[in-house]
Amino acid sequence: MTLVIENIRKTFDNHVAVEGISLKVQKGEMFGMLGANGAGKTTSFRMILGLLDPTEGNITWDGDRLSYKRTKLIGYLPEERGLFPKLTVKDQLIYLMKLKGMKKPDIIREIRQWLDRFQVPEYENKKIEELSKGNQQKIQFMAAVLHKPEILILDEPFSGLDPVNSDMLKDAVRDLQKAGTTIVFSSHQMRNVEELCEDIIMLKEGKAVLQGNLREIKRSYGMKSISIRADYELAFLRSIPGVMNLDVSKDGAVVKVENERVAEEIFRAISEKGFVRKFEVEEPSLHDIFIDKAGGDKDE
Ligand SMILES: Nc1ncnc2c1ncn2[C@@H]1O[C@H](COP(=O)(O)OP(=O)(O)OP(=O)(O)O)[C@@H](O)[C@H]1O
Repeated sequence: MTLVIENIRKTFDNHVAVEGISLKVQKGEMFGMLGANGAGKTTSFRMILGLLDPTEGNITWDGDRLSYKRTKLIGYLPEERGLFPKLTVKDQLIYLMKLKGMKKPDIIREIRQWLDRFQVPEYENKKIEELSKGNQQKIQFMAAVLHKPEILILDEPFSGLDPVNSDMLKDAVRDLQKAGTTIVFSSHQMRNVEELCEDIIMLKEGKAVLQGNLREIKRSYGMKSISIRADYELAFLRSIPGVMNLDVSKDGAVVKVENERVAEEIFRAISEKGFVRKFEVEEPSLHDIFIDKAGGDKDE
């Protein structure tokens, strides 16, 4: 089974929010959607969910059109969390899961299992408004997964979570993936994407600026990051053409360069100056790639 998105486009009046995005996500895959604010992630998610009709293009799951009628298939953690503050956790989840076609005893069993897993069994009868934001997010996550959807769409699932809760959620997401759930998530936190995803798409102003296997993207990306330690001043590196960024600290310097040739030139330049204690060329982090590709106003 595959989620297939073919050349989708969405315009609001004259504004193009999503322009010609195509991607395939295989069953059991965890797929990352990245992009700056306003890049078109949420709009794409809404189209996958059938909450918005694409202006052009198709979205299918296992060959069939995805529409709002098939939402039992889909679990969704929206970016703008939407729980009723006055309801108890249990009543809120019973209400939402009944809409997904679940029976009450099954819902209660699942609620208890997930609350145990998230180490908050005492929340069952607490009102949503009594919970901290991070804990409300756990409940919102439960609302996305309790009915065991085949496709799970998570819009910024880790935002606002402390490291412990973030790890807990990551483990839960990984376990759902192992059990065969197809997961698409967006995040501004590049570390999380690097940890969880094999394939990504990076959007800028509605268009894909980078797409594919994350490891291959990093390997083939021209830009490199070099850590240098030497016994002399390294600020002169800044004037070498192809040096994008130089960060000098007491431990040495980290230089971002456009490509490996510039790295070689730097190596020659500092070798001539004297003894080099450390010279290590690394692939760029996803953070560096994001800033380079999707961050600024640079023309593609
Ligand atoms: N209902 C709407 N009517 C008009 N414009 C919209 C609507 N929804 C989204 N847009 C516009 O479409 C573009 C993409 O927005 P979208 O919410 O998809 O971005 P995003 O990548 O999810 O951003 P963020 O990271 O800030 O959540 C933006 O320019 C936004 O203003």
